[in-house]
Formats: sequence, C-alpha cells, structure tokens
Amino acid sequence: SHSWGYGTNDGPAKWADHFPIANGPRQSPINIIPSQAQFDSSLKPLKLQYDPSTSKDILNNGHSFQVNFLDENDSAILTGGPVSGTYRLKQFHFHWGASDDKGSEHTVDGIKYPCELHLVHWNTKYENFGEAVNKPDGLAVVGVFLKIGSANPRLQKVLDTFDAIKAKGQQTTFLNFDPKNLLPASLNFWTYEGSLTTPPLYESVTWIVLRDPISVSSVQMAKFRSLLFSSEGEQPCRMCNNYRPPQPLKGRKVRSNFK
Ligand SMILES: NS(=O)(=O)c1ccc(C(=O)NCc2ccccc2F)cc1
Ligand SMILES: [Zn+2]
Repeated sequence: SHSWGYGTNDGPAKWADHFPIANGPRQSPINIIPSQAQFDSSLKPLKLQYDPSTSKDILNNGHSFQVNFLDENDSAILTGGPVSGTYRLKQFHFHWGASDDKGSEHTVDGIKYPCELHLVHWNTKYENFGEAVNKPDGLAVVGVFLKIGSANPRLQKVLDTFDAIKAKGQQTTFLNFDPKNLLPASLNFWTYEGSLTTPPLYESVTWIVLRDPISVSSVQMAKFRSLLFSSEGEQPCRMCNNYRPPQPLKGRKVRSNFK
C-alpha cells in the first residue's frame, strides 16, 4: 500500500490523502486534560501478566523499532481496566522527538514528553492480530510516558541491540525480556476509545495511558535517534519525530481510574 512517513511530503498532515479515516471520529493520539477526565469507579484494576519468556525479536520497521512477542497462547496478557475479555501482547514500540522537548504522541495539559512507549495487545475473541486490528474492540494499547531523568537500566537492554537494527528491515533475536520492567510503579491510567496512530489509522484501539512516566536519560534518548528510517545503502535518514500530533476529541469522554 502507499508509503507514508513523518516527513514534509508524507507526514501526518498528508495521511488523509490515502487514509481518509485520518479525519474520523475516534482518532489518536489526543491531548489529555486531567481536570476534564471523569473518575469512573466501575473501572477494574488493570492486570498485566507478562511471562518474560515470550519475547522473540526486535525489528527496525522503518517507522519505529518494535519488540515482538509470541502470541500463540495466553502467556502475556492484559485483562481488567476498561476492557472485558483477554487481550494478548503482540509487540511494543516507541515514538520520540529530534530533541528532548517533544516526541510523545499523547500530551497532558499540552505537555509533550520526549518519548512514549506503546504496548500493543489484541482481543482473543478474534482469531489473530490481523483479524482484530480493524475491529472496534480489537486492540488495547497501553501508553507509557518517558521523562528525562536518571538512565533507565531496563531500557538500556533494548538500546544495546540498536547497532544490530540500525537500518530499516534489520532484525535480531531478543529473548527473555520482561516488559513489566518498563512500567511505572502505579498503574493509574486514563482511558478512551481511539485508533492506531499510524496508517492505516484503524479506529480499533481502547487506549490505556498510564499517568506516571518512567525515566530515560538524555544520553539514552540520543541513542534512539541513532536509528535510521532508511534502509542500508540508502541516503541515511535519522529516525526521530516519529510521532503523530494530538487529534480532535470530537466529543469523546476520557475516563480515569484515579481521583
Ligand atoms: N502507534 S499504535 O497506535 O500503538 C500502533 C500499533 C500497531 C500498529 C500496527 O500493527 N501496524 C501494522 C499493521 C496495520 C494493519 C494491519 C496489520 C498490521 F500489522 C500501528 C500503530
Ligand atoms: Zn505507537
């Protein structure tokens, strides 16, 4: 299908040309305004049960890099929170900026974080990810903000693979990584109905954005920016600013599980 990116000619402002749902009623990301979020006591605690043995490999897909998980059984699952049923972890990936003052997709009271982690889960009422990805209750993505502070040793394990996945299409084995180690202590969250934040922008995501960030150092953020959008042998193009800006809320309610 059509190639898209984050540049002047193929970036978010142009996605509607080939993906008209870009102007749809439940697009992501959004700006979260905590004072306008509605506390919902009926929201259940979020349950993330990740068996670390299910991580498989790490891939530079030309838009971000992602850690892929075995999802043939229920060894890494999300239950509770705003969802009913069981959602299986498929992959996690990040979005980041060219400098530490931007990079997250969701914003909080207009504040941008330097980076945002997305843990992508699919609803096991469907056969597989491909079946779930375009259904209104198909996906649940947990968003985690990264804030500049002390270096994050758990994150460093991911960054240490970057020399092997510098260019688009490169992939390497990445076993026994526990994504629970990339979560903040509190699972307090905001939740709303949204979409994939990249083409095809399917409106299939129940977003679960954690309130508390995890830490990343400025040096570690510089390492993210050493990856390339481009394939080996092409004119090198540094991977950064791979974030979509906030989209219109269009009447949606944002709920929280905390006061
Ligand atoms: N940034 S995010 O909202 O968390 C997000 C999560 C997953 C995808 C994805 O799987 N795309 C590939 C894809 C799309 C459609 C069908 C199959 C696919 F693999 C895209 C964006
Ligand atoms: Zn994402």
